[in-house]
Amino acid sequence: MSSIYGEEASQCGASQYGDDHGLDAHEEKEKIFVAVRLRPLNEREISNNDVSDWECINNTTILYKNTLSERSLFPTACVYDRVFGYDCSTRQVYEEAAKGVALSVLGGINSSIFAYGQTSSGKTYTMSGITEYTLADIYDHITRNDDREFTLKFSAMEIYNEVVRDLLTPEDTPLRLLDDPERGTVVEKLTEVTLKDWNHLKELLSVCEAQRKIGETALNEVSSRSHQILRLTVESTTKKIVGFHNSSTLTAAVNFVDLAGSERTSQTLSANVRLKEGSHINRSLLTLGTVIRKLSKKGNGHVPFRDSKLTRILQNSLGGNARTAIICTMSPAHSHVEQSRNTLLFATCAKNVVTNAKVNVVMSEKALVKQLRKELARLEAELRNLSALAAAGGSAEALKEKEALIEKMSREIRELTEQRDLAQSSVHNLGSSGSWTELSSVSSPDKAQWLDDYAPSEVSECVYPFRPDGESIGLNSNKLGEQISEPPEDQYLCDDTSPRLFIEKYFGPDPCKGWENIAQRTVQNLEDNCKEVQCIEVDSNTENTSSDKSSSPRKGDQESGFINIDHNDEEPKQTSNEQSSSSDTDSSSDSNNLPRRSRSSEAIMINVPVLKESELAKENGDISSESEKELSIKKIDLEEKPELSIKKIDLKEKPSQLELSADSVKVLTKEPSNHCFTIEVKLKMSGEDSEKICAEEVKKSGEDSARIPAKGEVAKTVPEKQSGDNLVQDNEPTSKDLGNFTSDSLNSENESELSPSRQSTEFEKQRQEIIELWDACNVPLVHRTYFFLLFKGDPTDSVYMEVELRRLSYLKNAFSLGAKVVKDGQIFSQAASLSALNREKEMLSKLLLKKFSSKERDNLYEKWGIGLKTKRRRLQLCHKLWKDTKDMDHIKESAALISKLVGFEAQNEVPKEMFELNFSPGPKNLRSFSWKPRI
Ligand SMILES: Nc1ncnc2c1ncn2[C@@H]1O[C@H](COP(=O)(O)OP(=O)(O)OP(=O)(O)O)[C@@H](O)[C@H]1O
Repeated sequence: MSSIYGEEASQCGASQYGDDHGLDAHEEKEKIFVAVRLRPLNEREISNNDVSDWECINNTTILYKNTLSERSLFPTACVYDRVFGYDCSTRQVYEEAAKGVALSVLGGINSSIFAYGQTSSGKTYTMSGITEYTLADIYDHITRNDDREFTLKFSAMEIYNEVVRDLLTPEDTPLRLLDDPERGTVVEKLTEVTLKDWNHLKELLSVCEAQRKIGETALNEVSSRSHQILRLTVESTTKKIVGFHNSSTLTAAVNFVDLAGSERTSQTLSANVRLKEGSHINRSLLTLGTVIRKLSKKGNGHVPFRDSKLTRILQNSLGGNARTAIICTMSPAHSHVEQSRNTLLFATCAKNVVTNAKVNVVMSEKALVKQLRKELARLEAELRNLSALAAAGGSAEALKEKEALIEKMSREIRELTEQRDLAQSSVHNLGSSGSWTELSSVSSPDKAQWLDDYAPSEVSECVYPFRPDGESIGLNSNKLGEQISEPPEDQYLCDDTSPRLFIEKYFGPDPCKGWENIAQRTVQNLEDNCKEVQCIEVDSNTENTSSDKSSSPRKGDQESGFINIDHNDEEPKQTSNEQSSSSDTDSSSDSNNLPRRSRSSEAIMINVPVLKESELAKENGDISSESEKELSIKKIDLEEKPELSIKKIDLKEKPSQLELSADSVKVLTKEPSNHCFTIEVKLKMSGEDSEKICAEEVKKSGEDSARIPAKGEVAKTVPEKQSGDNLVQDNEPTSKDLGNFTSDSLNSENESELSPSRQSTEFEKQRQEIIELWDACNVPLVHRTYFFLLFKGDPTDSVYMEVELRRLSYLKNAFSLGAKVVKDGQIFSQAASLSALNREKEMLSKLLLKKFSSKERDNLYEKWGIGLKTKRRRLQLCHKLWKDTKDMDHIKESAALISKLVGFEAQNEVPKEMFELNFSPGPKNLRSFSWKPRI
C-alpha cells in the first residue's frame, strides 16, 4: 500500500500496530486490528455486589482471574493487539487502537472501526468518542494540508430488525440493498451530504443520534436497538501538479460501526418489541461471528456474508479492501462472564482475519482533463521563458539558463516516467484485487485502450483502472493479453498487404506507439544528443585543412558544451580577450549554438550539432586537462584524402568534403542523395590525446523542396537556401509557435459542461489543431488516419484529443529547439521524422499498385490533379495526402484512401487488430520500428 498519507496515517497512533504485526502501512495484506476495552463496574453491578472477573495485566493481555475450577475450562489469559483497562480514557483507545486505521482514509484507503460487545458494555460510549476524535483529526489534517482540495461526504444508516434506514432523513422508508459490480453492496437512495464544515458535521451527528432507535432494557436504559453505520467519504485532489501520485484524486471512506449489543433475554428481561429486536440483533451478530470465524480460518469455504444485511453491507470491511479495527467492549462483572467470553472468542477469531487494503487512486476524465490543462500551462510558461531567453541574444549566461531549463524539463519528464512506472505497478495490484471504488466513465473499450497506450506517461496508468465492463484490469501486457485475446496470426497475415504486416514492416509494431516512444525519448534526452554511430579517423598532423574565419573559436563554447577544433597543436591558444572579440564577431551567426542545417542546390551541406567527448568524459571524471585544448575549424577535403574513408555511410556518393566547425559538421556532396546517412568524425590529436566529435544527420534531400516551411513556421526541414548564415531563429520556438499548443479549448475550464453544439465546435477546433500539428511533426499518415477515424466527437473524445495535442506540442517544441536524440541506436529529429514519413509514402505508393487496378488509379490521379503522363504518379499522389490541413474534405479523402490502402475497409471502424498490435511489442518488433532512420 502506498499513499501520500498512508505513512502519516500509520504513524498516527497505533504505533505498536506495525510492531506487533510485523506489518506497516505499505504492505498489501494486514490483519484486522483487535483491541479489547474493559469498562468499570457500573452502579447496578456494584450495588448487586458483583465482582470484577477480568484484569488487563499489560498493554496486550487480559487475564481471567476467577475461581480455579472455572479457570480450567477457559484460557486464563488472552492476548490482543491492545487491551484497555477500566481506567483508560476513550482518547487513549482512539489514539492507540483506532486512529491509525481510521486516518488511512486520508491516504485513499477505506477503513472501518467497529465496536462489538454485549449490551451495556460501552460500545456507543467508545464509538461516539472515536468518531468525534477521528473527524476532528481529519479536519485538522485538512487545515494543515492546503495543497490538496478535500471534499467530505457524510452518510448514516442503521439496520433495525433487518431493515436498513437512512438516519439523515426523518422518513422511515426502508432502503434497498443493491449489488454493484465495482463497489459491492450499495444502499440505494442513501442520503449523502457534502459537508460544509465541522459544525455542519456535528449537526448531522446529532441528527443521527436523535434518529437512532434506542430502547430501555434491564441492562441499559438507553440501549441501542440497531446497528449504526456512519460513513465519511474523503476525496482529495492536489491543487498543484507535482507528480503522478500527488496529482491523482484519492477517494476512500471510513465507516464507524456501532453494533447493537448481544443480549441474553434472561438478563435484559425483554418482551414484545424488545424481544423481537433482541432476536434480530442476536441473529445478525451470530452471522457476523460466523463470517469472522470462517474468515479467520484458511480454506473456509462458503462465508455467509449474505445471511444478514449487516454483513452484506460490511463485506468490504470484513477481510475485504478496508483497513479494519475492532474494539471489543466488555463488562468485567462476574454476572456477565459468559457474554464476556463470547466477546473474547469473537475477538480471537477477528485477530486472524486478513484484509487487503489498497489505495484508491481515481482519475476521472474530468480530473484528467484538468490535470492535463495544468500541465500544459506549466510547460507553456516554461517554454515561453525559454523562448524569451533565446530571443535575448544568446549571451553565455542566457544560454546557460536555457540549457538549465531544458535539463530541468528533461528531469521532470524522467521523474514523471518513474512515477508512472511506480503507479503502473500499484495500478496492476489494484487491478488484480478489484479494490477500486470509483470507475472512470469510459465510453469505449477501444478508446480506453488507446489512452492506455498513448496517454502521457504520468497519467496513463491511473486513468483506466477498469475495463468499461466494470472489471478491473491490470495494465501489464500479460493481463491485457488474458482478457483481450489476439486472433490467430493467419487471420490477417495472409498476404503482405494486410494491415498488420504492412504496419509491422514499415512502421514497427504500432506506428502510433513508435512515434510516441521516440517523441518521449526526444524530450527526455535533450541533453543526451549525441552518440557514436560510425567513424572515420583523421590524423590531425597529416591532413589538409583550411581554417574558416567565420568559425573561429568563441567565448562560451566551453560552457555551452560545444567544441572548437584545431588541427594545429602548436598554435597558441587565444587569450580571453581574443575569444571575447571573436565571439562578438560571431554573435550574429552563432549566437545560440543551436544546430544549423543548410542546403544549396549544388551541394548538400548539413550542419549538425556535435558533442565534445571530453564533456562526456568530464562527467565520468576521467578527462585530463590537456585534452581540453581549444581547436580551430577544420575542413577536410575528402577527395584529396582518399585514405580517409567513411565507413558504412549509405550515400550514393561519398561526400566530397567534411567541414568541421565549432558546433557542427557539414557534409558536402555534389549530388543530392536520397539516402540517409550518419557519420561520426574522430580526430587524433598529436597521436596521443584524442578528441572525438560525434555527428549524425539523417537526410533525404530529394523531397525537401516539397517541405519548405512557410514563413514564420518552425523549421520542419532544411531551408531552401544555404547561406552559411545564422539559421538559428528558424529553429527557435517563437511565442507564436508556443502559443499553438494552448488552444482556447484547452483553456476552457468546464469543457465537460459545454453544450453539445459548443462541444462539437471545440472538437472541430481541437481536431484542426491536431491535424496541423501532425503535419508540423511529420507524424506518419497511418497514425493520422487511425486517429482521425477513431475519434468523431463523442463527449469523451476531448480527453484523448488533449492527450494527442499535448504530445504533439511536446514534439513540435522539441523539434523547434533542434532537439535530436540518438539512443539505443535510434535517431530522432525533425529531419528523421520527415525521412520516415517519406519512406511511409513510398510504401503507401506501393500499396496503391496492389490495391487499385490501373483504371482505378487513373481515376485517382485525375481526382487528385495528377497528370496521367507524369512520372512517379503514385508517389506524387501519396505526397498530396494529408497536405491541405485546412481543408476537411481533403483530410477526409486522404484518410479514406489510406484506410483503404492499409485495410481499414470500413471507415467508421478502426480494425481490431490495430489495437491488438499494441499488446505484443516484443523487442524484435521494436527493432524493426522504422522511424529509426536506416543507417
Ligand atoms: N469505559 C466506560 N467508562 C465509564 N462509563 C462507561 C464506559 N463504558 C460504558 N459506560 C457507561 O455504560 C453505559 C452503557 O454504555 P453504552 O450505552 O455505551 O453501552 P452499549 O454497549 O452501547 O450498550 P447497548 O448495546 O445496549 O447499546 C452508559 O451509561 C455509559 O456511559
